[in-house]
Amino acid sequence: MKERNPWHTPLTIFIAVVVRFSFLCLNEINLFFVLFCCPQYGIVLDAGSSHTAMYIYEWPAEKDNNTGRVEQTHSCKVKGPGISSYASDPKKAGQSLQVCMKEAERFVPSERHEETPLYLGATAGMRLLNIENSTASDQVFQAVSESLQKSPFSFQGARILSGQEEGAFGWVTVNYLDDRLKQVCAVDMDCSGVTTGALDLGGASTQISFVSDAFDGSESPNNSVNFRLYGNDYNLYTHSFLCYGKDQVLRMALAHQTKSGPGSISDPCFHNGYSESKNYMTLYNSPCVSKRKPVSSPADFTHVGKGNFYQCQELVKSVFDFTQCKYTQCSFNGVYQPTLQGPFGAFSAYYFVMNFLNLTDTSVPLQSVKEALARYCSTPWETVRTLPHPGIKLKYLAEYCFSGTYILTLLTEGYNFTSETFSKIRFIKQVSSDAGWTLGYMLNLTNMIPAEAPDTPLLPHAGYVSHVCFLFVFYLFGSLASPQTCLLLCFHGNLVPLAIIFHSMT
Ligand SMILES: Nc1ccn([C@@H]2O[C@H](COP(=O)(O)OP(=O)(O)O)[C@@H](O)[C@H]2O)c(=O)n1
Ligand SMILES: [Ca+2]
Repeated sequence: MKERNPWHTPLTIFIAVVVRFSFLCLNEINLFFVLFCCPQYGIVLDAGSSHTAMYIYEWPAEKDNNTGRVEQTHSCKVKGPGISSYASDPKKAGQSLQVCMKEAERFVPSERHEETPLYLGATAGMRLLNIENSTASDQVFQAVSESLQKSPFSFQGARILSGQEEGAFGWVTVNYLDDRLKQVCAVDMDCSGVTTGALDLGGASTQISFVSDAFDGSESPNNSVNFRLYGNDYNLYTHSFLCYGKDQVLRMALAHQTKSGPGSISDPCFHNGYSESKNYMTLYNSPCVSKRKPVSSPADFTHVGKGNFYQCQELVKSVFDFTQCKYTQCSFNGVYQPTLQGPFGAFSAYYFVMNFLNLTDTSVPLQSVKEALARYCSTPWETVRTLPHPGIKLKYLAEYCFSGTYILTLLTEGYNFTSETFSKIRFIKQVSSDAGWTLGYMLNLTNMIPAEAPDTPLLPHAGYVSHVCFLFVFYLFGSLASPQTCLLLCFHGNLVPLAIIFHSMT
């Protein structure tokens, strides 16, 4: 006679079914929470030389975040100038951030405030202030830190980013947004060719960062940053040129024209008919030009425009030093630069200026771009001034001819882009999130990009939805067949799709 299995009692079967069902329920709930519930947040303040901007990022609760991307959900432009402009009244720098911080309190759910990290990174404006007057720079940081500590978020500190960090995090952002980092490469295969270079133009500094086969860091270790992201090694070339942001270069170009201390200059980079009185003290009040201040000059000079792109290009070239290079090849000012490689994303002022000038289409030949800019520069100031340009201040309107000329000169003469490689540049503002260093900075500080590639990604949202639909149809047909089948399916039917989920999670 067949012996009876002692475990097959009604009680043990009941307990087994309850335990199994509980596990399945927990798993479903966990999956639901990971995918839909309780997103996490991070806030980064970009304290640039011209202004401060706040960015709020959001991502699914799962720490490794293999289910989805970090997305920018809100941004806020701080009213007033950059924090470095408050050197004589640091408290105001802190106060200026308050409106955006209040906005952040509304955009991040209150139950998440305490655990939301808040970072402030300052760039070239504060780098310059720190060179000029480190006490004032410390006081500004003190004031902004005190102000941010008052917010309900988890304030993680305010600091100056090095130029290298600014360049490298800009590169991480661009490649994260382009989905270039997650590509799984075969062993020994070089995946570096598939990344996008980053070109960032600020008001006080400019950064160039890219991966090149010709660069291993040995020739110029200061320009080398190594990353291991998602299992791939990257040896990044990056350089930040302090004083080569467009606002400081404008000062340098003006300083070049006013070195003898004249009462008036005729500037090819400004439109014909433009005429403004400017102050010598204000112009030379920056470490980028202060040493060149003329010994004797009147208090003011008249800045007159003559609108000539080609002469402007010659003038802009004078801010670069091409005479020295101790390496095999250089960009300018004796800075090593390997051969350009890959597509490039150009953002911040590159985008704002080229977008204003309607010159973001790089499939247009470089020569035609120059001709279009030459036509714009020769447009009389009266015409430019009276055309409708909603929201653009006259001061900025007057500078686009100069800024466009600087951008083309920097790219072609400075970085050696040719008519062919120019077409590989994309002028970008946003790819779901704004292009800039802030996203890369936060991804790094929150350890959001793992060094090693995750085995298999969790079920994405679409996967979860199809899983739920599958179960629904499964139960519906089961119920139609018979109540017994329904019961059976309720306990056992979802083992099939759950097995698939388990498989994808482990
Ligand atoms: N809508 C806008 C916003 C900024 N900008 C310019 O973009 C640059 C941004 O520089 P930034 O404040 O980030 O300065 P850095 O600290 O990065 O050098 C400034 O020159 C602004 O004038 C612009 O041209 N149009
Ligand atoms: Ca910037």
